[in-house]
Amino acid sequence: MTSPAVGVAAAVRVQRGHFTLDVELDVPAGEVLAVVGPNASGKSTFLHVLAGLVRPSVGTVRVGERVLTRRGPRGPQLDVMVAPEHRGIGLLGQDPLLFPHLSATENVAFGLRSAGMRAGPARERARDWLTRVGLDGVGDRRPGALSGGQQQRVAIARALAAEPAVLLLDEPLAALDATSAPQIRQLLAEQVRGTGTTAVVVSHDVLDAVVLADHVAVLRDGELVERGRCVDVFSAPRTAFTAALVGTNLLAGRRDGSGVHTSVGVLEAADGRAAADPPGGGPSPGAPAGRSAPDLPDGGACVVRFRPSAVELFAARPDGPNAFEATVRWLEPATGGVRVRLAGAPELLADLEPAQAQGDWLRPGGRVWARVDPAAVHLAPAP
Ligand SMILES: Nc1ncnc2c1ncn2[C@@H]1O[C@H](COP(=O)(O)OP(=O)(O)OP(=O)(O)O)[C@@H](O)[C@H]1O
Repeated sequence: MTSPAVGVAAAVRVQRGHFTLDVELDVPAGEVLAVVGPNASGKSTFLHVLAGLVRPSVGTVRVGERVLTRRGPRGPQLDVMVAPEHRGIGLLGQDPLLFPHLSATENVAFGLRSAGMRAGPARERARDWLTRVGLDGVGDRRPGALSGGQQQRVAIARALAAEPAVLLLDEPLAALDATSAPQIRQLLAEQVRGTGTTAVVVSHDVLDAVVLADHVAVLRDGELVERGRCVDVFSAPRTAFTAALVGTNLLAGRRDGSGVHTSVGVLEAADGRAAADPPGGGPSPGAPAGRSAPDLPDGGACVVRFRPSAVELFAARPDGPNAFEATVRWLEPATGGVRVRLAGAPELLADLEPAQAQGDWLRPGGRVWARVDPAAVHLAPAP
């Protein structure tokens, strides 16, 4: 990109019928934020507020120093609502939305022409961009003669050729098949990073966040429930949604002197190693079972996290702490073994080696005993 990257700062409240979105988020210049969350949590609404397609009830959207949206509360400053086409914001969704009667090159050049570039330079830049996205030689083809993945490459070229200050990606890979999606994800990551474009990506796929984003924000019912660098949030999730996204177990708990009370019983967290996690990291070595954590008081709500590989399953009650009875929902393949889903709210996961999963004691609908190694039980304050 030719101009220096700028950051995005948004603090908005949006009322849509009974739904309220209330978030404050920023994205540093040149970095990528992934917004994830369950259905109807407000992800698209947030993106549309940034794009200028939805007007907040109150709040501000800034890109760099420029105010794009400003609404109440009533004060001396006038409301601002810059039209979507004048925001310098690009939008790439799951549908490439190409003009069917224009060639790939003309589709990419169209946006540049609309922004005032002369025909010759616009076509030249369009050709360069088609090369960058791996479409050398197909510039003369119309969208109907391109595969879905190729069409999305054209859409990426069109979005980035315009050098947007901010790029919004709304489920950009959702419509692609299993072969194209990883290639396009990689291409997007390379091009967004290569151009230093500030971006916000909404996705249901954790891989999109991991590959594309530096930061992740988790929305639930219109509120921000987790926020941080991807590496921190995904390694120590604090909400059921994020835990399910990354495939780890998470239970709500309440801690007292006897242990942590959860839906599967009272769980023990071993000395030291199961101490409350410091913000953004693993357990604090050497700290006594969470007691040193100032934000995890006795009687306080907490979340209990353990990896599926820390759960053992038995046909009969095993010795030792942290054993509980559960019903097998189903078995599925997992890397190097078998993943067992245990019924419950939330569902728990156990990863077994193939030899441990032999025998008819382990079948869907059957009752089994589970045991979690206390050393693998991590506690964190409830979000
Ligand atoms: N135009 C609208 N008018 C009224 N309510 C709306 C409108 N658009 C969305 N909503 C409501 O706002 C809430 C948030 O919707 P939004 O599409 O932002 O969620 P989302 O997290 O993007 O969901 P999904 O993952 O299903 O796409 C929902 O309850 C939805 O019904």
